[in-house]
Amino acid sequence: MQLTLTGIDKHFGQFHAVRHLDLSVQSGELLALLGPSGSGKSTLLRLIAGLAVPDRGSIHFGDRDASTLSLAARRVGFVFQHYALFPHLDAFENIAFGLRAKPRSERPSEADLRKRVEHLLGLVQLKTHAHHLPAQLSGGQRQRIALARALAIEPSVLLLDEPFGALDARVRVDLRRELRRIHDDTGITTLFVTHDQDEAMELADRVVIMDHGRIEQVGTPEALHRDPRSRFVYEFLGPSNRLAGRIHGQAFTSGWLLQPLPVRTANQGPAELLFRPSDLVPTDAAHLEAEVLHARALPGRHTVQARLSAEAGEIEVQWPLDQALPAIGSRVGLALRQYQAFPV
Ligand SMILES: Nc1ncnc2c1ncn2[C@@H]1O[C@H](COP(=O)(O)OP(=O)(O)OP(=O)(O)O)[C@@H](O)[C@H]1O
Repeated sequence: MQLTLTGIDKHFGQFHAVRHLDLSVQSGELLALLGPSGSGKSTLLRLIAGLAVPDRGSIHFGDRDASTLSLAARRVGFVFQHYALFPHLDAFENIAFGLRAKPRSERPSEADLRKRVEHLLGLVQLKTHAHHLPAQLSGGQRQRIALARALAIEPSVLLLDEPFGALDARVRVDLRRELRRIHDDTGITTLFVTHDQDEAMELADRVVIMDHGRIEQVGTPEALHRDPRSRFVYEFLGPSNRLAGRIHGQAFTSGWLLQPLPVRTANQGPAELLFRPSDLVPTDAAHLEAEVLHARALPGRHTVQARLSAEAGEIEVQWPLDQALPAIGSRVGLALRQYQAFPV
């Protein structure tokens, strides 16, 4: 099912929660909505589900205008952060619920229903837990049952609102891989809300980055990393360092630093140079020199905090694992491998 949102606006009183938003989701795509708290992600899902109505604009399911479709006709599967399972029903009956609630003419026979629920229990790898009540399941298992329940009605679109938000980090990672596998098996058009960039980048075909009710950028994880269009996107996608300066001609300058800009820019004047801790390499042929403030060896990662100069402030460096950490107070030379300048 292809989804097309055109010119969507949504206010809550004076508050403009979704602003002139256009978005097209391809059939079978897994799309992540990524953004800080309050950026409008959940509101967007609720508008698609029909749980809220836009002030302006249209939502199309395929070529059908959603405003003409009842909630049931939209056939949307929804999974929320807090597993809304029925506490008095076991896992099997929770999954079966949506099928039993269908009008008589569409309701499957008991034998078909059992077959379908068994299949879904297998899909979420909980066949052995069919007769456990929600209270007898872990948080991760409950979310898998919630996912199976949403899939039971054979939704045209699957909407997931921070489905793993309440789970611990290990379970989150396992479940996101499982969700990707299930998505690849079922091919259902899926929108997934998260404020965790790793989750979005690992899971999604494309990521929609939102801020203040607007889309800042849409792209594949690879394209967003390669070409973030704004400081907001750059900084939202991972740890970053900033250096204040100016764009002058085709270079960024700050004090004695002059970095050529690889992409031609018409923007001249005050700017910031952004670069990631992993974009710095210790070297004698240095672009930058910094004083080491802290150095820590973490599992699989060495980080160094350093000060460029009093005005430029502190930066973080991802130190190569095969090199000894520098001494606190020592001066190190750093080359910048990649960076991007944004006008301010
Ligand atoms: N029913 C409502 N009434 C009033 N304001 C609302 C309502 N629903 C959402 N808002 C406001 O709209 C803004 C966007 O909310 P939304 O839940 O869509 O954000 P979000 O990006 O999903 O955030 P989070 O990651 O915290 O869930 C917030 O400022 C929120 O307070």
